[in-house]
Amino acid sequence: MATVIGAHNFAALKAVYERPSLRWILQPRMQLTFSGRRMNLQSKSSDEVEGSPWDNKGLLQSQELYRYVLETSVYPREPEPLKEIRAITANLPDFYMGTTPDSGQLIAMLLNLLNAKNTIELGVFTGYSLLLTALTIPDDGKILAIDSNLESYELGLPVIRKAGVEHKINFKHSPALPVLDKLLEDDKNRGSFDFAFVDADKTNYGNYHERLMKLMKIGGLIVYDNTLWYGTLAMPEESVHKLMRSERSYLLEFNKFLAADTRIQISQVSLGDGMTICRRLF
Ligand SMILES: C[S@@+](CC[C@H](N)C(=O)[O-])C[C@H]1O[C@@H](n2cnc3c(N)ncnc32)[C@H](O)[C@@H]1O
Repeated sequence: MATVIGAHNFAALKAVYERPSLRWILQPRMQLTFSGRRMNLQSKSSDEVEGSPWDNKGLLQSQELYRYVLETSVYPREPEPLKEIRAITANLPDFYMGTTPDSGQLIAMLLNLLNAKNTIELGVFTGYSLLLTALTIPDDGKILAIDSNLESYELGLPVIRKAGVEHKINFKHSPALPVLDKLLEDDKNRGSFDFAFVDADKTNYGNYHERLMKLMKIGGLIVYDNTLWYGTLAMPEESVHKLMRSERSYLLEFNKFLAADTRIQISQVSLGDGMTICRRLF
C-alpha cells in the first residue's frame, strides 16, 4: 500500500528524495512514484528487494530502522521546546538543514559528561542545536552562537525565549571566521571553551579547526556535523549531484586531515549525517 507523503512541501521533499545518497539508500527497498503534486512512497516486499541481504552494509539500512530509533529512543525523551523548533523548521523549504534529534541527544550527553559551561556554535539556522545546548548547560553557562543569517535564527527565537534560556546565548550575526579571529586577539579567550559545535559552511571546516584548536581547553570537544555528507563520501563522484560535489571533495580531505591530526582524539559517528567528535589532547 502506498504511503502518501502529501503535496505540502512537495518541491522540498522531492529535492531531498532526489539527492543521490537518499535514492541510493531508499531504492533497494522503496518504490517512489509521483502523481500530480502527490508523492507516494511504497515499501517493496522482501521478495521484491534486489541483491543479497548484505548489499547495503552499515548500521542504518532503511528509513524504517531510522524511524524506529527516533520513535523508540529519541522522540520520547526530546524536550518539548525542541519539538517546537522542529515543527517550525519542518515548514521551511530548507528544513533538512536542522541538526537531527538523534545527533542532538548525543551532543547533550557530551555536554553533560564534560560539565560544559563555555561553548561556541558555528551555524545556528533555526536554533535546534543551540536550544539543545542552552537547555543542557547550567544556568550560568554561555553559548557564543554565530550565523550569517539572522532571519532563520529569529524564527526559533520565540521558542528559546519561552524556554527561559535566552540569557545563556550571545548571538553574533556574522560570518564565523572574523568572529573567531577577533576572539583570538584577546589572550584570555585562548583555551577558554569547553565545547564547540560546528555546523556552518563545510568548506571552511579546516579554517575553523585551526582557530578552534586555540580557543578550546585541553580536554575540550569540537564536534563537526555532516562529516559523512549524505553518504556521498563513499560514492563515485559522477553519481553525486553536482550541487553536492564541492563539499564532498572538501570533506574527503578534511576527514583524512582529522584522522592524521595528532593533537586530537577522534571518533566519527554515523548518527544523523555523520558527526566527528574531536577532543583536544594538547
Ligand atoms: C546546517 S545549518 C545549521 C543547523 C543548526 N545547527 C541546527 O541545529 O538547526 C547551517 C547554518 O550555517 C550558516 N552559515 C553558512 N555559512 C556560514 C558562515 N560562513 N558563517 C556563519 N554561518 C554560516 C547558515 O546560515 C545556516 O544557518
